[in-house]
Amino acid sequence: MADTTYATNPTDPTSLSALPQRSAVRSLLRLWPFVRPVRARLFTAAFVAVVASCLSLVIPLVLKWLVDGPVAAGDPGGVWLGGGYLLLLGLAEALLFGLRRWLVARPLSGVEAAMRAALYGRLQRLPVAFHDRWPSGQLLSRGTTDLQMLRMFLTFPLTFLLVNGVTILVGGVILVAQRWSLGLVLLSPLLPLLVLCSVFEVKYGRAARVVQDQIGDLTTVVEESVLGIRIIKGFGRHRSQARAFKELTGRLRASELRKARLLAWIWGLNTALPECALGAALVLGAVQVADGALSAGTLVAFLSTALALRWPVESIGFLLAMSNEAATATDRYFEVMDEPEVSDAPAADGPETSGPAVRGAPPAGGERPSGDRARPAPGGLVFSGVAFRYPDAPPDAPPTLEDVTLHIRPGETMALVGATGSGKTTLTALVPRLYDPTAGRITLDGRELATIGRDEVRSLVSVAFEEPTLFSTTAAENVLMGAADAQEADLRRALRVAQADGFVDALPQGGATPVGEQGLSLSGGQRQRLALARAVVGRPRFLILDDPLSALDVHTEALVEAALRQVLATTTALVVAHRPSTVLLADRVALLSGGRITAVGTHHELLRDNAEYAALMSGEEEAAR
Ligand SMILES: Nc1ncnc2c1ncn2[C@@H]1O[C@H](COP(=O)(O)OP(=O)(O)OP(=O)(O)O)[C@@H](O)[C@H]1O
Repeated sequence: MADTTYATNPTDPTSLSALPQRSAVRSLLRLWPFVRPVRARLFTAAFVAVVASCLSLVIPLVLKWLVDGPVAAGDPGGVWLGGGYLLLLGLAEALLFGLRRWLVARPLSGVEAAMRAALYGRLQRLPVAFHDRWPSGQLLSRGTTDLQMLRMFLTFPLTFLLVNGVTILVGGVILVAQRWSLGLVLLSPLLPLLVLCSVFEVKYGRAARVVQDQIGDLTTVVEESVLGIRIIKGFGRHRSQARAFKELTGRLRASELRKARLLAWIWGLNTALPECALGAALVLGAVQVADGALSAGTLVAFLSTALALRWPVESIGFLLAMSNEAATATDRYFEVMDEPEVSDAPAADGPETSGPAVRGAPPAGGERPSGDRARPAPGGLVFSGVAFRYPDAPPDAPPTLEDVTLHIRPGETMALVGATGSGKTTLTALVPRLYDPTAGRITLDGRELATIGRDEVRSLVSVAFEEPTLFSTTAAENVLMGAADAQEADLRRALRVAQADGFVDALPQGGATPVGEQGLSLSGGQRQRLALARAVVGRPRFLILDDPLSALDVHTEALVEAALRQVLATTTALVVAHRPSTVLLADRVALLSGGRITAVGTHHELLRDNAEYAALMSGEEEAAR
């Protein structure tokens, strides 16, 4: 096995080159709908912070009064009074900054929670095709680190860019008013700094995007490694896996260092240039005091004001950096939020629908077999001229399904047989509308599938996939997920049908036993039986089973089959089957070959008349004999 290497997929929807570059301000303005409900608090907090910061500029004026007045006159009472004023000003500043924190802390964590809930809701509604395309780590990092960055931005940089701006402006006016020549010397670095900051913003924005995408890739790798730990250990791949992981973290580190270098560069300039100007003003001021052209108090006040402006100027670099990271996080968040979601409502005018049925997307076309609309569709499950192509399939690849026409009569069980990769799972995924056909139509008891809302479709159709996915909750809750209103009696019946009652009752807390992440504390066969129970718990009108017995031992398979026969007798079912024992559950068999249904008949008819079918079944047949 070759060493695993991780690289950002060039067709990855999140890759940087595929994305339009927006200005940071335009990106951040998109947060307004989430911030709007807390705007009053946010504006009040910003106002309080501006007042607090401006208070700090009053301190040098008190100092000037103190030096030129009581200190010069040798008045101890005046000095104590001045000290008292300074103390009060300092206290007021601290209290106001504290009040600001208190005002924003709760509402902003609410904004973060609302954005997270909106993202989660959107992820639930987005079509399966979206999840096929997007790596899970990229979604996870958007819901965690990106949202944390946004909360940080709303808490600090958003307010302090304003506060610092106002403070620099007011401080600048005070400086110029005190001594315009010294003021101009001190403010001279402002213009070059503004230019440097705008260059920095562009460069840092790009670097931040790379880092945040790499964090997404890293999250994907960590998630895969944790979920696939058995394979990694089983194949002794932990060393090569660790090497590949190290390579990825190395790349992330290099990108982080680039960010740090940019930050150091702007921080250095933001500190050095004002310090040089301050030094020049100090020398100039001292000369003027020596010449008697300037009072010592004015120079002290001037220098204290300049020192009070030091932090607002120095911090602009990292506030801009945080704002850029927040703008990137906003872009990444809205890349998901802007994806067209699946409409749960029935289509107004029937299908001819596109790949994943998406709100606002035009139909991708596809011919409906002529005359279909005029003729009332028969009962059961009917595929008429159905074609399907995965949205991310290469344009020159043939469609996965082409002109599939098949009628499963009401109450009938149809087995679907075909070589691996022939499109069986794809065909079954069309019935619960995980994807919509690119052409043709599907009807359920005469009703066109695309005209039935997704919620209703999912109450009519139940599915058990080949890969039995369970959730980290109890065994019973995993089964009850199959029907909204199922009772204890339904649960018992479903467990019995799936031959799962025995092992579930034997669990330490019976059905109330947690099954672990993805149900991994259970065996493959146990998971499959719970998934089967979940499919049948709601007594669905239509049942879709994708090779539901593949992980069972021969004895359990026979028991599950016997119970399934009873369920299948009351539903219309499509069962993907790889072996004769499963095929024999069905009334008839359809053979899927090259994306088309090439033969339909009973198992024995097809065995006799169809060489491909006979070949597919032969290995198992011999084993069974
Ligand atoms: N999400 C997807 N995006 C693009 N192509 C896909 C996707 N899922 C499946 N395919 C392709 O569609 C084809 C049919 O796959 P499908 O899973 O339906 O086959 P199958 O008959 O169920 O196979 P098996 O018997 O091995 O389970 C395969 O060529 C597969 O590579």
